[in-house]
Amino acid sequence: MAIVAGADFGTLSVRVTLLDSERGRLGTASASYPLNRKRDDPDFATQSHVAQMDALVQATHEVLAQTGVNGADVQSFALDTTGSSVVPVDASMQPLDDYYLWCDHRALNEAQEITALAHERGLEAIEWCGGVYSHEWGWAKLLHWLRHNPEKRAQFASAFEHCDMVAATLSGITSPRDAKRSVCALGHKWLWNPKWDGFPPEEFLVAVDPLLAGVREKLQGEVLTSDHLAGHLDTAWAEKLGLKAGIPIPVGAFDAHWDAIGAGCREGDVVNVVGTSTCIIAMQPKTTLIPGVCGVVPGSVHPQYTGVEAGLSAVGDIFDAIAKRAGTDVKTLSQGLEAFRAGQTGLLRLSWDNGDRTVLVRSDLGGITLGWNLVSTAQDELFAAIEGTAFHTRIILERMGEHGVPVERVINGGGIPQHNPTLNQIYANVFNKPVLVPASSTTSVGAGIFAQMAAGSFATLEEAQERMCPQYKVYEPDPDAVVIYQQLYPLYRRVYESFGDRSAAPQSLTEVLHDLREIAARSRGAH
Ligand SMILES: Nc1ncnc2c1ncn2[C@@H]1O[C@H](COP(=O)(O)OP(=O)(O)O)[C@@H](O)[C@H]1O
Ligand SMILES: O=C(CO)[C@@H](O)[C@@H](O)COP(=O)(O)O
Repeated sequence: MAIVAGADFGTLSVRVTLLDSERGRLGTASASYPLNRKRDDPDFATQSHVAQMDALVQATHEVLAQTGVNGADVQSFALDTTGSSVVPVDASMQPLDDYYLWCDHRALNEAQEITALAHERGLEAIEWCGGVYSHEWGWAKLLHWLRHNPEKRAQFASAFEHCDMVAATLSGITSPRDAKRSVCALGHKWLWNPKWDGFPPEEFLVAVDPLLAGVREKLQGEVLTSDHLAGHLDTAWAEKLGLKAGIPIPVGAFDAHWDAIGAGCREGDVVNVVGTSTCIIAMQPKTTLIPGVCGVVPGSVHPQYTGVEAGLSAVGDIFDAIAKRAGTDVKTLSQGLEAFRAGQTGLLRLSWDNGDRTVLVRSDLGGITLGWNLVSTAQDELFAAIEGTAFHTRIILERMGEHGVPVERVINGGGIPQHNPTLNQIYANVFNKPVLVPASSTTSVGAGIFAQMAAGSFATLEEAQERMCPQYKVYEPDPDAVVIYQQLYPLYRRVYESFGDRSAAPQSLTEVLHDLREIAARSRGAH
């Protein structure tokens, strides 16, 4: 029997769960940290390393107190985080700035430059991330930072994804070269693949911008899947956390990837990890590349499979914004939604409020709501937004299916499906497929499973999932709603393509949202 700890750093809080190899989840505690946003720059989103680590300490103490577990009995600690959330560091691993959080979108120009040059030079890596390098990812963010912080460049020694920085910090690592790096993080967000010797070649990076000269070298280190260790808990951190020094810390990964494992993801499953954003995660036995789908990475979700990641850049964030504008919160505004009928609002809501992550990969798009009338309410908009995220998810699932990813079971993982049954039912109706939802919370269970593997409690990940993951509640499609959604989906697709897809609709509305955004930015004097 082993008790382990798993931590999941989300956008606004960290959740720490204790898991027993026999009894499963013992308890979870969370602590929040501020997300720095700027009203005059919607692309800005940063977070402090110190605030995150303080929250980790607080949540760990709280879960120990709540469960009555003695910290000395915890046998390993595994941690996942958002990504690409990037921090530049100096030679002793001290942050030179706050994290550029995953939802920081300032690096659009940098991403476009990388994409254009990658196609011009035939860089194979670009095909592995769906053909477009995203403004949400590491190289773009780091280049943006280097361009905008000339006074700190001399101290710049390396940069880290959040999951690698946390593991290195807790392991007491003080030199960037000694820190282990995650295949999941680097593979999905940094064009890293052993097939072409890791990162893109130096000549390519320098051609993007001479500021990247030597950076490839500064990012070197051992890159590993999460069945390897990043280190062991350092004495000082063990004291702060109330845990035993020396316990193993496996190499970390992105939240959604481990959430998928915690939701029971197997070959043939697609897991929608629905939270602040949605990450759509699958595993392939063999590797096939998928246009517009932002990542195919051997070893990323499950060390023995190829992980696939796609997603929506905003989901819960959109629900939040709708509720806030109406002077309430999502929970309150959701009350009564279960009585709404499919399509009854007459609204078609495109979930581009934070751009499109998949399949268009355009951060310059904005949310659209069509069909307003004089009696439309905020609750109507919320219902239509949930339908909109379901339609967008269907576009992505179809794209994955067309390119060899089996979509045999659809699982709704992440935080929102646990609180919003209406969303699960709408997803089942829009997909015309049963949707499986874990019957109890899977918060940081994925991290707990990797911690159990590091503690040696199970021979295989599947065995650990069998023991640790909850059963499912199944949402069956409702035939009447399916009929309505089969009519609405083609409308959604038409609007999606007309406003978003430059290749499918060159003469249409694809630049309207881009121009709107440019004019607004000029008017605010931003950028
Ligand atoms: N009942 C609800 N219905 C829909 N969305 C909700 C509900 N409760 C919370 N949310 C949204 O869930 C999001 C947080 O999701 P969660 O999975 O808990 O965290 P994270 O995405 O940071 O890992 C927030 O955007 C919040 O507005
Ligand atoms: O993009 C990824 C992972 O690749 C996520 O970390 C990011 O969408 C944030 O996830 P959450 O919505 O906070 O769960």
